[in-house]
Amino acid sequence: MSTRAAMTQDELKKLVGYKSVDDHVESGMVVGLGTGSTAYFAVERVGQKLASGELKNVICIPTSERTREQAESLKIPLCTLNEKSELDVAIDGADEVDPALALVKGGGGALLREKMVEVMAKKFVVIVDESKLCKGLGPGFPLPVEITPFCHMHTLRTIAKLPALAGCEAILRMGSSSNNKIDGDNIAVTDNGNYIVDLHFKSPIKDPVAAASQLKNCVGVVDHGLFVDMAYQVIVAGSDGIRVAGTDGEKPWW
Ligand SMILES: O=C(CO)[C@H](O)[C@H](O)COP(=O)(O)O
Repeated sequence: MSTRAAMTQDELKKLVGYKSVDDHVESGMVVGLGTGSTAYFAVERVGQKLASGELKNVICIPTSERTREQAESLKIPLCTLNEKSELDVAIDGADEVDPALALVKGGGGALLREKMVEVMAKKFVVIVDESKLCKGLGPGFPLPVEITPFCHMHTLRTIAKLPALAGCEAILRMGSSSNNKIDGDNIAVTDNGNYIVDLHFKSPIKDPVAAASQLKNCVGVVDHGLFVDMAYQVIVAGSDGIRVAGTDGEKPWW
């Protein structure tokens, strides 16, 4: 019989957040800092290690205004992709992870900056608790799509008709359902001044690569929350402890 008390979801998030930094961040690195309640702990750990002197000369690129504020409060040196385009590592959470390590991201509305930063990292390390693991992307968490405010309802309808997204229900994100800012009509507004459409699926997206490509080709879409072929490693915390999938880790087991 296990004597270990069950950990809360926050404790699991802290475990993977801290491990990602302990395993992957070294002095002198350029580091992408993700957004969300799991990435929060990775940012906290970077701040702790810089303050104690265990890490030196680390410069970080935040993926949202929220993360920038947290990092600044911890005195973490920051820059943008304008100053440094090559990152040693980026660390972020995810909303869903499938066995091919494809992700749904953007629950917090930061998907555009996350993708811009994370695609430039030599290693993109994903940190999740086991509730995020899924057999197929889609039904467990709505897929966010960032769109321009101009004629947003037209873009929403166009997205809902894309063949690779057949059967989805497209819902414009309102202010109360995210951490984003809110405009006069109560619509959620991203850090980039755009809107978000959340795509709700009853069954898994059959071909995430086709879905990603069709979304990207849709005029009015800025970017989407499908992160395919980007994760180097996924660090998972669950009732059995921490397991690592991907490069330098196990084959995905879920
Ligand atoms: O993509 C994201 C924000 O845009 C987050 O990484 C994702 O929503 C997971 O967040 P959390 O760790 O709070 O569950």
